[in-house]
Amino acid sequence: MTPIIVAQNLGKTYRSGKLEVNALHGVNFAIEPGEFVAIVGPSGSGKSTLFYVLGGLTNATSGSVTIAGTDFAKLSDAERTKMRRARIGFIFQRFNLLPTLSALGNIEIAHDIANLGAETKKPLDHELLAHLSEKLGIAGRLDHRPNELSGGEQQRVAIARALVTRPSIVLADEPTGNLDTKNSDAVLEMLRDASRELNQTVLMITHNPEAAQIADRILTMRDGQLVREEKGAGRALHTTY
Ligand SMILES: Nc1ncnc2c1ncn2[C@@H]1O[C@H](COP(=O)(O)OP(=O)(O)OP(=O)(O)O)[C@@H](O)[C@H]1O
Repeated sequence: MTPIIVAQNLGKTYRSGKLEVNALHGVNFAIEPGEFVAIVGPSGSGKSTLFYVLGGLTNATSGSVTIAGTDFAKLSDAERTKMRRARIGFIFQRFNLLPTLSALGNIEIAHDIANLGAETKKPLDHELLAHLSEKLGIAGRLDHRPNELSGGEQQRVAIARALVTRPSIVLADEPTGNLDTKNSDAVLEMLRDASRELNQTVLMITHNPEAAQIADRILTMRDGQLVREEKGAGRALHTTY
């Protein structure tokens, strides 16, 4: 199978004045379509930086990212934006919901933006939205604005927003960070179903080793490098939360 995401000798250095931080260096991996991969590692090990580089939200300093056979570096900014909109669903640590729109409005606008990058325009899949909202426990909250929702509810709206466009790649940064066990389970199951049933490729960053076990494969980062690769259990283990 041709991998959908390939990182080759990936490096990212942040520079501010004379200070340099090598947030990523020499990172190599390939992810198959439909695979669910968890990335774990201590704070500051480069997980979020990897998320931003893989999503084309920031440029690598060295090496390459190839998404569905296309090297990011060979695309113009406009082409990269188009590819990101059409292919990638983001779940950010800080939700990034628009404050003036309701939860539903936030979901609808994400769908409209994804359509801007798509070859063929698709209507919003109301059936999928109803299913996601029900499973995430936000069905009754869709007409609320973000400031009327709890942090956990905002997180779940952001997850519905990312999944409703059925992106071929889902990048999730700490998607269960603000959730209790019940809601965390629902989110993990949903990501697993996205990968198993809909063949979406899921890359999830998490601090939680038990949550990471839901994945097919777990990559561990330390000091900007991948230091370990292991198989996940395919289910979350909830022994410590
Ligand atoms: N915009 C930035 N400018 C300068 N240094 C940065 C920037 N963003 C991250 N860093 C540094 O790069 C390194 C990797 O940070 P990153 O946020 O990728 O780690 P992380 O593993 O996601 O951490 P956490 O688990 O705490 O979110 C850290 O040393 C961090 O201080």
